[in-house]
Amino acid sequence: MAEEVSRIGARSASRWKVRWITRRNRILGSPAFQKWSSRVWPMSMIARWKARWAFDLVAGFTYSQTLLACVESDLLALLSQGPVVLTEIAEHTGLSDAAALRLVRAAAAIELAQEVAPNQWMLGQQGAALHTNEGALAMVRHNRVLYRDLAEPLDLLRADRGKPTALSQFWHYAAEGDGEAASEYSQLMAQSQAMVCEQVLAAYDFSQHRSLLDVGGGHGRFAAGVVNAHPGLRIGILDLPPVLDGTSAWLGNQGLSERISLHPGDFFHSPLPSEYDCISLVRILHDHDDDEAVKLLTAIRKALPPGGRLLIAEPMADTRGAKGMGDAYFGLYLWAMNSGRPRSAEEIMAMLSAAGFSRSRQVKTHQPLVCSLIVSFL
Ligand SMILES: CC(C)=CCC/C(C)=C/CC/C(C)=C/C=C/C(C)=C/C=C/C=C(C)/C=C/C=C(C)/C=C/C=C(C)/C=C/CC(C)(C)O
Ligand SMILES: C[S@@+](CC[C@H](N)C(=O)[O-])C[C@H]1O[C@@H](n2cnc3c(N)ncnc32)[C@H](O)[C@@H]1O
Repeated sequence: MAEEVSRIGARSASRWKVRWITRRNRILGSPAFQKWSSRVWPMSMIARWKARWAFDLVAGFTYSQTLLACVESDLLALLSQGPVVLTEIAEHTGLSDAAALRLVRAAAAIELAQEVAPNQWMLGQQGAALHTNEGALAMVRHNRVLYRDLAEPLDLLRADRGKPTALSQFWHYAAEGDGEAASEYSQLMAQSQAMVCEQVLAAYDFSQHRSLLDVGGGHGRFAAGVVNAHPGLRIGILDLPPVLDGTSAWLGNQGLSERISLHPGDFFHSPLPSEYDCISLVRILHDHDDDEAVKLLTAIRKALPPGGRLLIAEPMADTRGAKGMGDAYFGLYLWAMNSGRPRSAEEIMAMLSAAGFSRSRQVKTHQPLVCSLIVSFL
């Protein structure tokens, strides 16, 4: 952590900027200005939008928990068969009629459900998009571990980093080699991998390579996605031995054992295989503090042959249109996990340069909220 803080450079903001922001904030905080602007068009439109956003910040947890209740009770699946009536909802969710009505109305208010006629319920627009997204649904369930730690956010931030948290225990058991825990977390990662893989495949042409090593490749969903799209590519996965036990079983079920090689190992303590001309790090770098991250990038640079490339795919901080995803969601998630931080593309590219890569560039993805992509050259 110390290295993260020591990397922050200090530069004075210009005096006009500080003066302007001070004045702006004084105006925005003034009850008289808020009252005036809410009555005068077009300020009233901005005022309503800002007020709604402020309310969402205050109430966000109730929205998340409404979603969790819809997912856990299988309400979204029921609504997808709709229209359904309240008694069906109550029966399906195991709730009383009154509780089921409270839940479905809450869901309708945040577009998870929709009342299409009196007492006729279907999926709403957000419900429709989420209901088919297995990865997002897995994360909705998993977030309860994070929310346990965030129930007292200042306690979490004040505690020494390294003190066990619900989330750090979840990851720790897996990393320590407990096969069952490794399997639980690898499955969570596997469930949410499809949306990441789709983004990377759409953004990057793997056919320019002969081989790909997916470092920290977990249960192999990314490797399988790439090999299915590019059958000529020779593919390997490197991960911890207990994780690769699950990978081997899954690849066997998919008939992919012959096409994907497994390299059991610890990427911090054993040299990486050097027979691949492309290496990928998918949702790996942000898990590690700065010194470790540079160490891993350096090890990869050494393993790549001349002309080799490194791909880094993960959600990044400072993403336009999705800033909350970076420093708010993943910032606190990785704090609770006791390791790593979300980094902006610029910060990652600076690290790549420190690790000896000659140049890097960001490649656009369709949904940067799911992942951004950096390609780095030796
Ligand atoms: C037809 C009509 C009415 C209008 C058309 C308007 C229109 C164009 C609508 C768009 C419809 C559309 C295509 C919607 C698409 C929606 C999508 C793609 C939604 C995707 C949502 C994705 C979500 C919510 C993803 C959430 C992911 C999370 C929370 C991931 C968490 C990951 C974690 C915690 C990873 C941990 C790993 C670690 C430890 C950090 O390494
Ligand atoms: C967040 S998961 C990402 C998995 C996969 N790339 C994905 O996106 O679904 C991190 C992966 O890195 C692996 N990992 C963590 N530390 C490792 C280490 N020291 N050596 C090798 N693999 C490691 C974990 O076992 C896990 O599979």
